[in-house]
Amino acid sequence: MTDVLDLQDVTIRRGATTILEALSWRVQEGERWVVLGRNGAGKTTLLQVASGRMHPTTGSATLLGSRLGATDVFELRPRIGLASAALADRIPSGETVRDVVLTAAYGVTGRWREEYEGVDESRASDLLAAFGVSHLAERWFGTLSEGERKRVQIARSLMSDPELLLLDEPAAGLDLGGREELVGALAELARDRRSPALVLVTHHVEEIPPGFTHLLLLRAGRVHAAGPIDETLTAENLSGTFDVPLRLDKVDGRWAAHATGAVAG
Ligand SMILES: Nc1ncnc2c1ncn2[C@@H]1O[C@H](COP(=O)(O)OP(=O)(O)OP(=O)(O)O)[C@@H](O)[C@H]1O
Repeated sequence: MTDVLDLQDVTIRRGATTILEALSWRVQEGERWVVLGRNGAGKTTLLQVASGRMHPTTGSATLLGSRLGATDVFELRPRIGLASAALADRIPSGETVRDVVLTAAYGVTGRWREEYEGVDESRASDLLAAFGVSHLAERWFGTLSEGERKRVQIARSLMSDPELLLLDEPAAGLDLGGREELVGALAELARDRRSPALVLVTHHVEEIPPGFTHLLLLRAGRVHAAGPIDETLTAENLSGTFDVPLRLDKVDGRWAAHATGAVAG
């Protein structure tokens, strides 16, 4: 299998702060990774490196076979999908949902002079349908609910047919029904062999969709544990990552965690 992402000894420093430290991580074609870690552990920073938006201070980052620093990131970026709250904030609220997805074919927001081809139009329609938001195609992005926005963002991040898709907390801010719909859509994406390699950053094991294969636990900018999810997602590893004694359960392919010291009632 081919490496989609290969980080070797990556350290990111900003002033006196070390955000990521000697981090090594490989993602291969077909893998579906979950990244978990406390607030401030470095998850978003890791996605910045993995998407070619941040260069390591030291160490090497090879994305889709091209080493950062020795490649044109503007050619690389369209091959890596990224959906994050920060990117969503840049989408003009007066843009139609169809155009939000369509413009991703050119890595821009705001429809302006681009000539779209029929093939792009039909791909955008297919993606809107796949994420259950076809009926919103002509609505302004700014008028959508949080759950609808998240699904449109993921559709957008798939528009350029990326080889790697990075999702930064896609379920944040969703109610229970919205979260479950999103988890279902991501489980379907994970199952589809045509899907790109996936990396999902989340805060909650309850949000891990069935079909995700690997787990990276990040603690204070370092890898606490990484590997196949069934071996790596243990109560001990999770407790060590979050510094809380946790009990972990798995029911019907889904995980749940709670503190062992919690008192009911
Ligand atoms: N430019 C910077 N200068 C100094 N510190 C920074 C800078 N950017 C990020 N940090 C710090 O690095 C740490 C990791 O940030 P990051 O956003 O990657 O964490 P995270 O795991 O995504 O957190 P959260 O779960 O809260 O979203 C945080 O403590 C943050 O304050």
